Amino acid sequence: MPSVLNHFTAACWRSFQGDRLNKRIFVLRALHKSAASEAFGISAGGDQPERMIAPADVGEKTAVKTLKEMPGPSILSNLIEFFWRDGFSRIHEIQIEHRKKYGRIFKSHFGPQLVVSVADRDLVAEVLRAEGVAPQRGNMDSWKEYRDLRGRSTGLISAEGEDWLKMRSVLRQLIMRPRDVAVFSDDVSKVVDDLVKRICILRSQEPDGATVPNVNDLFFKYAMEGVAAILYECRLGCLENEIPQETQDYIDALHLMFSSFKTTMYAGAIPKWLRPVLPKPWEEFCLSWDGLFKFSVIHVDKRLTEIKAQLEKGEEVKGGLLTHMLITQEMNLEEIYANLTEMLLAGVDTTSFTLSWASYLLAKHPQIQQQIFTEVTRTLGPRTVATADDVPQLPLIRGLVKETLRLFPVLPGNGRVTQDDLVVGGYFIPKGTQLALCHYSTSLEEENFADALDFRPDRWIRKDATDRVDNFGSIPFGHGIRSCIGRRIAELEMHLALTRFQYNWETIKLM
Ligand code: HEM
Repeated sequence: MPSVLNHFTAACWRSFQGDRLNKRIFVLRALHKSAASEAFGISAGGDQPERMIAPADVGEKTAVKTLKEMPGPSILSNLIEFFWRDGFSRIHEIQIEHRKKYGRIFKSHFGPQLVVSVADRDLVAEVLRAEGVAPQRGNMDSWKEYRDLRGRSTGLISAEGEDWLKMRSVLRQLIMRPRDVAVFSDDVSKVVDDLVKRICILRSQEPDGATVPNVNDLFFKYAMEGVAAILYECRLGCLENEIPQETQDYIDALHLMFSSFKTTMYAGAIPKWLRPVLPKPWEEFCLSWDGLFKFSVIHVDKRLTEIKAQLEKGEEVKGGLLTHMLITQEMNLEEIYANLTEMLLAGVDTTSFTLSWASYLLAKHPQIQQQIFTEVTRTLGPRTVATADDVPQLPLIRGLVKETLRLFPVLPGNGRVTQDDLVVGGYFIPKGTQLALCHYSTSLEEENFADALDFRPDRWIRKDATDRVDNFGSIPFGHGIRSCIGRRIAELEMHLALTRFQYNWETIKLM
C-alpha cells in the first residue's frame, strides 16, 4: 500500500468512487403519506455492530521474526502494479488480493520506501492501542515543503509533534463530541433546506420530473456549504443557481487538488531533482494549495474585520467556531488559516461520497428504505425536520451511515509511522517504519462482519445497554488521539440530510 495514507492518498480511490457514482442517476419518488403508519420494531439506542469481538491476540509464543522474513510482493511486481497498472486507483482491490496472498501482515516497496501493511482487525487494534501522545500518520514532506515555500503554517493534517498537539488540544475541545456540534444543528438544517430546494429544481428540469442527475456534484456542494457554514460561519452559495465567483474559484482549486493528486503521488515517488524535467505535478500541487489558502484567508479576514468593528463600537461579539478561535487567540492567525484550509479540504468529498454511496445503497434496497422511513416518521411525529437531538432516537439512520462507510470507506486505508520499536503479528517492526492499516479489507471480512458483503444498517444496532464492543474491523474515521477531528460535523451533516430525504421522498431509485 502507498506510503502516505491520509485524506490525500485516498483521492485516487475517491475519483474511482466518483467515476462509479457518476454513472448512476437517482430518482427521488414523491412521498406517499399512507406509508408512514407502518411501525418498525427495532431496539433504539446504541450504535455498535452485532458481533462480539475477541480481544487482540497479544500473547504470541513464537520467536519474533524480522522484516526480512515478512512475506510480500517483490519490488518489481509492486512497481508494475502501481506504476504500470495504475494501482493507486485500485488500492482497495490490491488490499484484498494481497491479504489473500500474503496473510494478515505483509511488506511492500514503493521506490525506496518500505511499507508494512496490517490487514487484520486485531493487529490494527494492537498498533493503534500502542500509540503515543502525538502519532504520525505518514510522510507529509510535500505539504510541508509548500508551506515553507509560501511562509504558511501547518494545520492539523500536516502538523506533527508539539505543533500538532497544541492545535489538536484547541480543536478537540470545540468539535470532538456530538454535543459540541449539536449547536450547529440549525445552521446545518438551513443548508439541508437549500439542498432539498435544489433537488426539486433539478428534478423539475428533467423530462420525467423525478431524476436527479449527477448526485455526486450535488452532495459535493451540499457538504461544502455545510462544513463552511460551521467553519466560516457564513454561507457560500454553493447550492444557488448562480454560484458566486469566489466560491467557484475555490471549487476549481479543490478539483485541481483532487485531479492532480494522482500525478503528485507518482511524482512523490520520483526524486526531487527530476522536477525540472517533470515540473507539472509540483506546479499544480502548489497552484491548488494557493487557491485553497486564498479562500480561507478571505473568509477568516472578513470575520476578523467584523469582530474588530463590533469591538470598536463596544458591542458584544457572538459567533461560532471561527469567532471563538479569533477571540481566544489560542492559535495564531496563520495557524487559523491553515487549520480552516485543511479542515475544509478534508470535510467536503469525504462527506459527499458517503452521502452518494448511502443514496445508492438505499436505491438498491427499497425494503431498507421503507424501514428507515418508518423509523423517521415515527420518531419525528408531526414534525418534518429533525435536529441533532433526534439523532439518538434514529439508530437506523446512524446504522445507515456506519454501514455505508463499512462497505465504501472513503479512506480504504490509513497510515502510521511507528514511533517506537514494535512487535506486530510476530514480526519486529523498527521505529520509523511506515505502516498501512488496511481498513477496506478488514471491513469486508466474514470473521469481523457476518455476511460481510450484505448491506445491513441494522447490524449496528445494539441489542441492549451491555452490547458495547470495540470493533477495529471498521474504523472509517480512524481511532484514538489522531482520529478524524471532523467526525461529528460529518455525521451531523449526513444524519440530517438523510433523515430529510426519507421524510421528503418515499423512495430513492436507480435509473
Ligand atoms: C465521512 C466523512 C469523513 C471521513 C470518513 C473521514 C475520515 C478521516 C480519517 C480516516 C482520518 C484519519 C484518522 C487517523 O489517522 O486515525 C481523518 C482525519 C482528519 N479529518 Fe476526517 N473524515 C471525514 C470528514 C471530515 C470533516 C467533515 C472534517 C472537517 C470538518 C475532517 C477533518 C479531518 C482532519 C482535520 C483530520 C486530521 C486529524 C489529525 O491529524 O489530527 N474530516 N478523517
